[in-house]
Amino acid sequence: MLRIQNINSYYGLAHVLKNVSLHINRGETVTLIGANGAGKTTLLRSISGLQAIRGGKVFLEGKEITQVPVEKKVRMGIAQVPEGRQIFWPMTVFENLEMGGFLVYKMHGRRQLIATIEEMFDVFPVLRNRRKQYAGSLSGGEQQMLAIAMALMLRPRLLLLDEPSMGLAPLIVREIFQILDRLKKENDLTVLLVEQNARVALNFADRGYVMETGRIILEDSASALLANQEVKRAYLGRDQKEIWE
Ligand SMILES: Nc1ncnc2c1ncn2[C@@H]1O[C@H](COP(=O)(O)OP(=O)(O)OP(=O)(O)O)[C@@H](O)[C@H]1O
Repeated sequence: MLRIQNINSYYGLAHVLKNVSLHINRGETVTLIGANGAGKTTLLRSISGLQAIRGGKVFLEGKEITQVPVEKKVRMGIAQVPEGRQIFWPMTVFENLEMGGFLVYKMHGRRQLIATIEEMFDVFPVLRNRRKQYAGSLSGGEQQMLAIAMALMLRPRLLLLDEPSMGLAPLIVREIFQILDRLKKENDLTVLLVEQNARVALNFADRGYVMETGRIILEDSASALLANQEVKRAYLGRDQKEIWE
């Protein structure tokens, strides 16, 4: 579904992505793991169009999208849930979902927008209960659910998820991944997941890539990466254990 060939990206003179190549098959969940600063977020942003690519190509279902602008990529079915739950704090849950569904409104009108928001409330019932509450007053887990729901308003085919577990308690992380798992199965969703918590990510994903200082250094099935001694040593610390065991 998605193929990236030798892409490079820079912040000023800093060369942050170095000839990165990867692919994601339709319906697959692929994770990118790696230390802080490895370039994982930059890679997601390069795919969604928020970060400029210099050199290399990106294809979505065989069609080159390397320089396609963000809004068009969104229309093509790519949605990103940004790191740090970038929701609108001074707006209510409902208003945030309206913002997330701006394109739904533009293309299909208000009725469809409301119907889609109701669907999101079915997926995340806690958001229905909090629909009139300001987003800034939600718990961390609820904010993450809202951020995911905003991206899902666009009915993406490819969901780019950046650090959904960040700062959340293990039980909440588990709940969010259970919901994502159900969504994936019900909606034929393809997912590219960036996670610091490699254990969570590899338990959720089918395949994974390991990034180090802007390069992909390893690629394998999630189960093989979980069993890989190097990966265990570098990324599967004891502190990540309790969520899944
Ligand atoms: N806006 C920016 N301007 C300059 N340098 C940046 C910017 N954003 C990220 N970088 C640098 O680019 C490199 C890759 O950052 P990136 O955020 O992609 O890594 P990451 O693997 O996602 O790490 P993290 O888990 O900390 O987000 C790092 O060295 C980072 O300091």
